[in-house]
Parts: sequence; structure tokens; C-alpha cells
Amino acid sequence: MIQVNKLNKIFNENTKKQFHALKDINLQIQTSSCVILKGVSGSGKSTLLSILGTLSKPSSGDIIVNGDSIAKLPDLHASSFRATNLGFIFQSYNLFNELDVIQNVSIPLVPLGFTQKQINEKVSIALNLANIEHKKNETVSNLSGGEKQRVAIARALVNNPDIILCDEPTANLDKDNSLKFIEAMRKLKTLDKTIIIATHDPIFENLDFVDEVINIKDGEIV
Ligand SMILES: Nc1ncnc2c1ncn2[C@@H]1O[C@H](COP(=O)(O)OP(=O)(O)OP(=O)(O)O)[C@@H](O)[C@H]1O
Repeated sequence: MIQVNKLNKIFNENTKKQFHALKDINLQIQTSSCVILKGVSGSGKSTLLSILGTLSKPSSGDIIVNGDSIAKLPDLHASSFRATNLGFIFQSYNLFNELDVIQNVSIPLVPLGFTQKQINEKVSIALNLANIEHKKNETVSNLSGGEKQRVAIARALVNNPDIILCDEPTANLDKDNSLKFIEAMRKLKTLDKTIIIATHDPIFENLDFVDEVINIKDGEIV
């Protein structure tokens, strides 16, 4: 379970530009559930997701994942927590365009000390799950937006994380590819992943495999 306790994020604290982006957020996200974090642009979705993903630290409050506090882990511990527990899917894909699909998907495994054989096996499983096996030797710059998204999904899955964090995953996709993304998430749900999707895309409304929609407005859960 992920438990968020009295989480606050204040940017530029104690300056004229001070901005209170997250205000006393309390949340409980059950293991193996799919949760939509919904709110308009600027409501605080990405800020919350990046703190959940240990990419940034809160000003106050805590996040407990399976009993361990992760909000203020030192950088080295945070990166090892990410490497073993989290998969990220961003709207901009964050891929290396000049590398091929296999190279991109292998990247999260590099610091984990696997043999080449283990890496090949894990990459192959992730490419299959994300439906992008057929493009495995293609340079990423030659792929369509939907295909790049599937590479990003494969990369997020390659370390077999329990938690998948998605930030506006369909922002750059057409309807067809957005629906394919949703089907990929449905498949992950059957694999007992905990999935958190920050989005304002109405395509995520009323999906049967979504357990909860959390509305965020001006940095507060409403
Ligand atoms: N580094 C920063 N410094 C100052 N203010 C910031 C910073 N990052 C975000 N903010 C502000 O915090 C608020 C929440 O931003 P956030 O990116 O979390 O919104 P969002 O809901 O994800 O929006 P979008 O859907 O447009 O991505 C915004 O008003 C934003 O301007």
C-alpha cells in the first residue's frame, strides 16, 4: 500500500515567488489498484507524481510504501528505490532517439548488475507485454508517436516494478493509440501492478479496471 500523509510542496519557499503547490495531501492507494489522478493543468498532478516517484522531495509530510518512508530518502537510496520498485511513463516518452528500441528498453537494467543473458530475457518479456517486439531493432527516431509510447511502456516494465507512474500518458497520442495505451494498462492490472495515472484526458473516465479517481484542484484533494 502507498500511504501519503499530510504532504505539502512549497516552491521557492520564503521568497516573493513562494507557491504552495500541494496542500496537506492525504491518500491511500491500495496495492494492485489502478488510480486516476485527475485535475486541470496546474492543479499539482505532476508535482505529486514526482514526489511519489522520489524524483523530488516534499516540503513536509511523508509517503509510506509497504511500510517504508520514501519521501526524504537520500538521493542514492531514492535512485535504488526507483530502480527496483518504480516504472515511469511520461507524455514526452523521454527516450533516446538515436538509440534503437532494445537499447532504450535496456537502460533501467544497466545499474542493476544483470548478465547480458538476463538483460535479453527481461527486455524480450517487456517488449512483448508492450506490443513492440516487431520494432526491436529500429532506431527510435523512426517510430510513430504510438510506437514510441509502447517503447516507453516496455522501458517502464523492464525491471518488473510493482508500481507504474504515468504522467499525461496520452497527451501526444491520437484516439486509436490512446485506446491501445488503455488496453496495455488493463493488461498490467491483471499482472497486479499498482498503476497511478495523472491525466485530464476524458478517455480515462468510466474505465472498468480503474479502482479510484482522485480529483485534485489547486493542490488539494477535492
Ligand atoms: N519548479 C517549480 N517552481 C515553481 N512553481 C512550480 C514548479 N513546478 C511546478 N510549479 C507550479 O505548481 C503548480 C502545479 O504544477 P504541476 O506541474 O504539478 O501541475 P499539473 O497538474 O501536473 O499540470 P499539467 O497538467 O499542465 O502538467 C503550477 O502552478 C506550477 O506552475
